[in-house]
Amino acid sequence: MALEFPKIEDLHNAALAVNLQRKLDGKTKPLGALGHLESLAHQLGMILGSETPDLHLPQLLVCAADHGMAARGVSAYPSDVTWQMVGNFLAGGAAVSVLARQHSITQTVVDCGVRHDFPAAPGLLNRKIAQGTQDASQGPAMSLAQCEQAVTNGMQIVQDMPGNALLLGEMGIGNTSAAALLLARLADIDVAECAGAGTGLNEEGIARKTAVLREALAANKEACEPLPVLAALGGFEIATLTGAVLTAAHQRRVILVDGFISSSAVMVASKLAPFVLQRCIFAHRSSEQGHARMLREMSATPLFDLGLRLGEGSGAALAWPMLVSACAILRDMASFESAGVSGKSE
Ligand SMILES: Cc1cc2ncn([C@H]3O[C@H](COP(=O)(O)O)[C@@H](O)[C@H]3O)c2cc1C
Ligand SMILES: O=C(O)c1cccnc1
Repeated sequence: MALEFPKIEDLHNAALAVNLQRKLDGKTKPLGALGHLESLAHQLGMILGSETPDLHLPQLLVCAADHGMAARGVSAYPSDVTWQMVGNFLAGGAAVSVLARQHSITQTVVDCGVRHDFPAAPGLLNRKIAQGTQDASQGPAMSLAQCEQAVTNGMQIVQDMPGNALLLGEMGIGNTSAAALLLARLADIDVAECAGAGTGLNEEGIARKTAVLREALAANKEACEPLPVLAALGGFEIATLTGAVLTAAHQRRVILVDGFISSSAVMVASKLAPFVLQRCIFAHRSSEQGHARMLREMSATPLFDLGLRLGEGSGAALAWPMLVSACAILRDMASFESAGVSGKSE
């Protein structure tokens, strides 16, 4: 049976848009003086359908999986790092775990297809489909059925999650290759513009990676539609995130996107349902070559650029307090009228 996607409506609401802007303009500050924080507050109000938006119980999904193509030397690190880092997330020692804890964000790690089996643990969901994908340079990374299962898993995980905000994170050695392939095929860009250093390849390594990616595109020539492309060139963690994004958008959650890889899941979801992008806030521009191009493909402006190139959801967790602040400004800041402050004289 074909996969059914949740309905994602246009958030368009002219009255709310006008009221939010009027409210922001009436706050005790020179017009527009809070810069991008004002557009962020406006977007949060539109997503949550409120002039007094309030974020609660933020949920970070760290979707993890391995990539068959990693055996071709497309990463500077070995595949074993994927399962070892899952252990690190669960122990609370990874960068994103530290940041999530600092901001009271609930971290859930999802084993979507890691080449290692984990004992049951708090904060770990087992949604393993296989012990990693097949090598995409030889043919499809996943079957369409496996890909649909991964998307369905992501939809189901988000369905009953508490809170009204989803932060996207991932772990999977080789997954900057998968994200680059998705960008190359879905945006029709030369893969040399999409492939970057990932975990730290040098120039020679990037050239080798690019050559392998060209093989993957040639081995999967027939995949053009978003879901078959995701199956052929993506990964279990990216497919699970794609499903998570679709359900989060359907439920009007705020979706806080991290770097190159989590953006690739959003890109796939937006090709399936364009209004997804209305609910997405892009935390940052990763220094991974290809992310700027991917953001452009989605007409997305990120909140900041700190030269991050980690993934895991680290940039999303860093951006979280800015979203909380934007809501607080809209809710709690005095207006010229309420505070008795004089407005602009000319
Ligand atoms: C120790 C370590 C921790 C990480 N945390 C995230 N990534 C990041 O690096 C990987 C993608 O880069 P590539 O495509 O070059 O393999 C992903 O796992 C991503 O989450 C890590 C990578 C390493 C080595
Ligand atoms: O931007 C990212 O998500 C990223 C970049 C490099 C390595 N891992 C992740």
